Amino acid sequence: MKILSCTQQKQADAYTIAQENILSINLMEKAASLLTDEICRRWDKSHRIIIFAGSGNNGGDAVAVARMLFLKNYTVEVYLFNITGVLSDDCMKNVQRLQECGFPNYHEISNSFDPPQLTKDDIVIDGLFGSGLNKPLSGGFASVVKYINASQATVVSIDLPSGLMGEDNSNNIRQNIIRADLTLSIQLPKLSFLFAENEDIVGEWKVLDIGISKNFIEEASTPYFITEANEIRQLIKPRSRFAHKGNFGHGLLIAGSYGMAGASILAARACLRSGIGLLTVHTPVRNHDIVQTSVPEAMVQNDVHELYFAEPVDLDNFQALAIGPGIGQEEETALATFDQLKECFIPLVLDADALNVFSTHRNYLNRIPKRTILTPHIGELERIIGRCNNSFERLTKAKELSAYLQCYIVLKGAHTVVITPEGNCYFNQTGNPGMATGGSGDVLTGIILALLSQGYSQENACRIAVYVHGLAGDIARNRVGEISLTAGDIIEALPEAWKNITETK
Ligand SMILES: NC(=O)C1=CN([C@@H]2O[C@H](COP(=O)(O)OP(=O)(O)OC[C@H]3O[C@@H](n4cnc5c(N)ncnc54)[C@H](O)[C@@H]3O)[C@@H](O)[C@H]2O)[C@@H](O)CC1
Ligand SMILES: Nc1ncnc2c1ncn2[C@@H]1O[C@H](COP(=O)(O)OP(=O)(O)O)[C@@H](O)[C@H]1O
Ligand SMILES: [K+]
Repeated sequence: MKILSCTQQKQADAYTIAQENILSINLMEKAASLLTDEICRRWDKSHRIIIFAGSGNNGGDAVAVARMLFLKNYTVEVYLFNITGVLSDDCMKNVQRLQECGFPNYHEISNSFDPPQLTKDDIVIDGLFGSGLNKPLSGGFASVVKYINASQATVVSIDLPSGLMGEDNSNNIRQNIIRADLTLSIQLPKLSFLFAENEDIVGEWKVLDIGISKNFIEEASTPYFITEANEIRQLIKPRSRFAHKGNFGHGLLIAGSYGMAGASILAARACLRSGIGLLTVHTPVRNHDIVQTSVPEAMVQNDVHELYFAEPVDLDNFQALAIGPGIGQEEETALATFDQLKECFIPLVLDADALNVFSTHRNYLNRIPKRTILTPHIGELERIIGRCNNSFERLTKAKELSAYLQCYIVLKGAHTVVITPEGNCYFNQTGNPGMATGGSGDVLTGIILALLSQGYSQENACRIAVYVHGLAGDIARNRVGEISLTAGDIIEALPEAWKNITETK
């Protein structure tokens, strides 16, 4: 699914109206009818509905919802803020329609606003500003926002919480943005919904398909996408009936150090559960027995060092390489990692400490082979690129790094994003907070290694792995709950996740 900018959303509305022979007022009516259905499904008539509308089309949507709810016998009050004395055409038409049906509780505010008492049972519909917001809210609007936010009422925002920009909120004023419990987004989600710091502002969000031109959306160019199950399903290659293990590649995992054998075991197990033909784990001498016993399906190759990775490996017999889980931060390990990069002509994943080494050796960044996959969490990324003030800035800088290195970056988090060297960003929707536990990232590295070994392109390996990793996390949550979930549970759920995504739906 694409994510378009607010400007593109406006163009999409205009294109739909012009090309698909639909009047703008009817498009608004469709939006309002879906919004009303959603509200009625969640709240019955015992709740008072207080609607705050602005002078633009977001306000128009809100006023149309007021009429629809009123005609369904809900108790509705409307406060329309018409400070400039100018309403958009469709907003004005909806005010007329509201009055024509004998609506009693309409208040138009041009200067002073006497706010109603809001209680915890009230439902506030926020239709002050939508995609037309052009600067942070201030003055009277900021006061209205603060008053709504201070109330106990449940807040439903139309399209996006008033005051929130669709993409970049770096210069926004957080106190002056509505904090919604539910955001009903028109046609497509907004980029800012996917950022952790906006969780309390956006609340739960849902997209309503009002019938904006599919042609326009298909043609529109955007770097931002949300990956959907059917896309992943189509990327997975079927296995030939005559397949043998040689068809699915031999991967090498350089992982573990003394005291962190677990990371190598988790990554290896996940890798073996994700279709690899053969797996070799390269690990220090002291970890040999534990890896051998814990993952009997894998071959174990000893490093020269007793305790950590200290010497690069000959890669002639491998189709893909992952370095990092649990390798630790010894200087010798860092040097072995850099040497390994020089010799690496096969698809490569760098994770965890194999990324941390670059924070202290930035001049070695240029040694990373093109098309390598880097899998940092926020902390690991910022050790390389420096502290960022917000998610948009972090995403922008990660895109720059990806383009500069010509590498793939899998920036891990609640909505893990796969960033390609061409600048595309694929956000993930699977996964849950139960996965915020040590070792979950090692599992992801193992899955990516398995896919690279099987010949998947870097981009597809990242997108499939991230999706399936989250899906397995969701299955594990159903089994054990978020609190008890461990990285091992994600691995145990991988078979069901792979079955789910490969079975034809
Ligand atoms: N026909 C259409 O175009 C459709 C529009 N829709 C709705 O229309 C919304 C977009 O409508 P508009 O483009 O009218 O934009 P908005 O309703 O978001 O607001 C636009 C008005 O607010 C003013 N404004 C912007 N920032 C401000 C600020 N910081 N302080 C004070 N005033 C400010 C603008 O000058 C303009 O007058 C969408 O979010 C969606 O809810 C939907 O009904 C779908 C159909
Ligand atoms: N709230 C969340 N929702 C979805 N996925 C999450 C959440 N928290 C963590 N994850 C996933 O769990 C993994 C954690 O990886 P990482 O931070 O590298 O852990 P570790 O280093 O302990 O293995 C990432 O893939 C991340 O996307
Ligand atoms: K709004």
